Amino acid sequence: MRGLAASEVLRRSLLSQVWGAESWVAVRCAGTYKPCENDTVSIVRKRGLDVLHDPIYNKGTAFPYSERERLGLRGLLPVKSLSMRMQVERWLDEFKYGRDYIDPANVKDEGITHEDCRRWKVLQELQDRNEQMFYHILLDSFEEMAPIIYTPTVGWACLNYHKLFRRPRGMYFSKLDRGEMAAMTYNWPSHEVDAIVVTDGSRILGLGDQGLNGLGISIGKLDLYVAAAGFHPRKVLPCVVDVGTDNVPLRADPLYMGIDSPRLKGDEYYDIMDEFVKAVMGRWPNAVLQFEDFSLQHAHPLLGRYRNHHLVFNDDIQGTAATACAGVYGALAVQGKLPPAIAEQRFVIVGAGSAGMGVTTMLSLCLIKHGQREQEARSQFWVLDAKGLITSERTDLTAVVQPFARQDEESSEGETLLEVVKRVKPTVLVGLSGVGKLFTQEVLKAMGEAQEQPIIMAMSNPISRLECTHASAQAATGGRAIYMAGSPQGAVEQNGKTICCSQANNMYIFPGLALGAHLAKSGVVSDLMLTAASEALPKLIPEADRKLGKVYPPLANIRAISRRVAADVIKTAHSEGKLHSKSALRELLRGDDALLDWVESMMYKPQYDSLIHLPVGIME
Ligand SMILES: NC(=O)C1=CN([C@@H]2O[C@H](COP(=O)(O)OP(=O)(O)OC[C@H]3O[C@@H](n4cnc5c(N)ncnc54)[C@H](O)[C@@H]3O)[C@@H](O)[C@H]2O)C=CC1
Ligand SMILES: CC(=O)C(=O)O
Ligand SMILES: [Mg+2]
Repeated sequence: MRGLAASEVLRRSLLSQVWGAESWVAVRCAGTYKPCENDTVSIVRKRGLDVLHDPIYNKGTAFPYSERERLGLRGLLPVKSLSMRMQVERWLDEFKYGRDYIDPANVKDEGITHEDCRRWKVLQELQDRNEQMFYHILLDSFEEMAPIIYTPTVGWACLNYHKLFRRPRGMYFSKLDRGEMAAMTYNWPSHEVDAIVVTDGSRILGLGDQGLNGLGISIGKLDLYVAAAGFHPRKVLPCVVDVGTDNVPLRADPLYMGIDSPRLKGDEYYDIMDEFVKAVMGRWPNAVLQFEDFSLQHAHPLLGRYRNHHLVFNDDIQGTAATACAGVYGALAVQGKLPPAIAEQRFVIVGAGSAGMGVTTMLSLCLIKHGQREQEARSQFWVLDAKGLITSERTDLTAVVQPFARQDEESSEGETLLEVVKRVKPTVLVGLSGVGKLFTQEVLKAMGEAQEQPIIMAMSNPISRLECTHASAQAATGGRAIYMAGSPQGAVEQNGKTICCSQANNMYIFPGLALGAHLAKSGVVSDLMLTAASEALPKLIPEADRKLGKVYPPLANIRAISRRVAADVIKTAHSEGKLHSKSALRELLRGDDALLDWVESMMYKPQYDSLIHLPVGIME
């Protein structure tokens, strides 16, 4: 490449990525060549993903429906069929302008830079080309890579999925597939799927309704399943169920590839979700199914619908709850306190949604476990939503929120966060509102005045939605806060001292939890399994890290963390009579080390195996 300008190198690399696709021909002959569709026939002896991965035959999103049916492509592409003209325009946008669709005014806030986007594209290209190498790099440099494939950069990837789209990944189900979903699962080439992450795109991180674009979060989560917990990349399946979107500007974008209609509601919505769950669990009965980023309206009802008889969990409700409890125990340890001290804490929870109420409910169970009575435990929580403090004056509370509505005389309906913090003097402040900068300097100062070491958990994602940054929390509290954030934040220098922080993200829990439940063949994911996952984390924090104020174990050890979580989940399954794997039982009976070794041995390791060609007709 010597002698070529950087822009020319980029152009050539982009051209090579679409080499063979018809859009390449159109670009090369711009102005003279009019791609003429459907007047010639090509014989193709491939089907499904093999067609999509063959640059001679691949048309990306341009396959018409009839062809999708003929070639077994249904479910392997977003529902909307784009013209080649649209594809070319999308591609030229990057070719000519190198666009990454970052709003320059927002770059600093969002914490995502042009460099992050470039890195995301480089990693994406590698994942499409060589998964062993992709996961090898991810695992080797987990702390560096996770913010690119996961939050915060994955938020940007979802916002722009329709513009960044190059190659499909995972399965796309839609309301147009009613009655066909079970058959469609057979278009997926793998008979073995161990983990599925599904979203309907209705609440992607704190970024709201992103429709079909939400598939990006299923992909990011499963990248972590593989890197963090050793699921095999061939046996994970990202899914989106496209039931429309209420994001009107997104629908109006000609490049948007999802269904152009408002979201389905009511029975029609649940019928489609039922069909989806039945289809994927029917085809892959050993898979664990994770619900991701469903809006408040559907998150709890869906979990309740399936959790007692399917191997499912909701990451935002349950994974986040286990993560937050572990964070509180970790913070108490930093304060030099033992776990029972949790029973003395006062919690202000900002955000009464899926995540906020999941956290509130599980924390209250921790208090009960450490000696509080149910009513007493509940009285140690003050929960706020967009309308302020929630009290029993409200008449529209769901069964999940109702037990935590304040009934005491001191509390008044709709009190602001600042008023509540000043009055209650909480020891722990948790943000799961999806609203950035909600913890103002005044709120943080009040926390610092009330507590020697206030525990501040700004757990919303991505970075623009953090309730406060690490720097602002330390500035307002004179560097005394024990701070955690949903998306990564750096250390802060104050008065010549380096103050560390931790990332309170459910990635500490969901990979190991899913692995444990899958290996145990437990059939369901129980509350006790979540408790076990949560309690596993604080024990893994090295003493030196604790002294630095860290409340979670180092992310660089993510495989060891997931292994411990998985082993403890398996043990809990055993104690609950839900351990249905004979191998897991055998190892468990041999002791903890044997169980840990066995879990490790079941984890995929990214490496180059010797490949053997097996001619068709010869059995494995
Ligand atoms: N760190 C982590 O591991 C996780 C973080 N999250 C983040 O938590 C946030 C919320 O997620 P969900 O609970 O699923 O959303 P949700 O939509 O179910 O709930 C949001 C809640 O915040 C409340 N809210 C909105 N504006 C508010 C305001 N100004 N003041 C107080 N409350 C306000 C709403 O009334 C609602 O109760 C998102 O940003 C998400 O990315 C979610 C799951 C895991
Ligand atoms: C981390 C996560 O699951 C969320 O922000 O929704
Ligand atoms: Mg989520």
